[in-house]
Amino acid sequence: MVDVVEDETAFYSKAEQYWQDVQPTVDGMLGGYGSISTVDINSSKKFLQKFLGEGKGKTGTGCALDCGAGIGRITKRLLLPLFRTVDLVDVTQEFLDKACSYLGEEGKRVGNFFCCGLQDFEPQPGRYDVIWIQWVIGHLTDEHLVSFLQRCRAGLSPGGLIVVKDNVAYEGVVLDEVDSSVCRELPLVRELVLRAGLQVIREERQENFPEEIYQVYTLALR
Ligand SMILES: C[S@@+](CC[C@H](N)C(=O)[O-])C[C@H]1O[C@@H](n2cnc3c(N)ncnc32)[C@H](O)[C@@H]1O
Repeated sequence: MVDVVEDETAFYSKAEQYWQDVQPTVDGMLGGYGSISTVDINSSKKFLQKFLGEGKGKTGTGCALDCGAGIGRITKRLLLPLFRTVDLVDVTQEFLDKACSYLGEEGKRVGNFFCCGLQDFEPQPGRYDVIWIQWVIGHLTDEHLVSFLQRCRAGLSPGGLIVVKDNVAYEGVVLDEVDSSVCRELPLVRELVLRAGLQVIREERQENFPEEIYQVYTLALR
């Protein structure tokens, strides 16, 4: 990764610029693959429900955080139906503005809209049952990803869970010059998770996505 991102400041500012020019729609969030949203959400729901409930080792349903939330695609169809309150964080203000109307009536249960880069964001300690991080880790450098995951760990309530769902490279680290992101191989993602003091407690490969896109993995961390 060190070799791939040469200028950290430019890496972040180019990404911000890229997202400012993207339409605030589901298709925009998914790079033109809006049609995979339902398959994605349904698999995520199955994955997450394995952990939710009451009792020892179970994850509560009080408050969730959607990281790199965009217009709230995941908040609307996955998190608001399962959690009492959801907070959103994203670096693009226009997407968060759109979320207010996109989420509709249920959006009244959003606690906070935070406009902030994840590299600078500090989740409130102990607040969250679930911290969902999807299709955004590639916008963070290795060091920032590790420190962000550490802050997320501190943001969990007892029994809380972090979920990372993202593209995975077949080998090494692949730079995308267009949106200024990286795609990491799975062993590297696991290594960064461990460096953050977290463990992978479940890992699944997403099925039924188009063949031409990256493989996508969902990792539950504690
Ligand atoms: C591919 S979209 C995914 C949106 C959402 N997670 C979803 O799956 O529908 C990436 C999102 O990450 C946001 N983003 C990019 N860089 C970021 C950063 N450094 N910190 C926080 N959000 C960022 C973009 O504004 C955009 O909303």
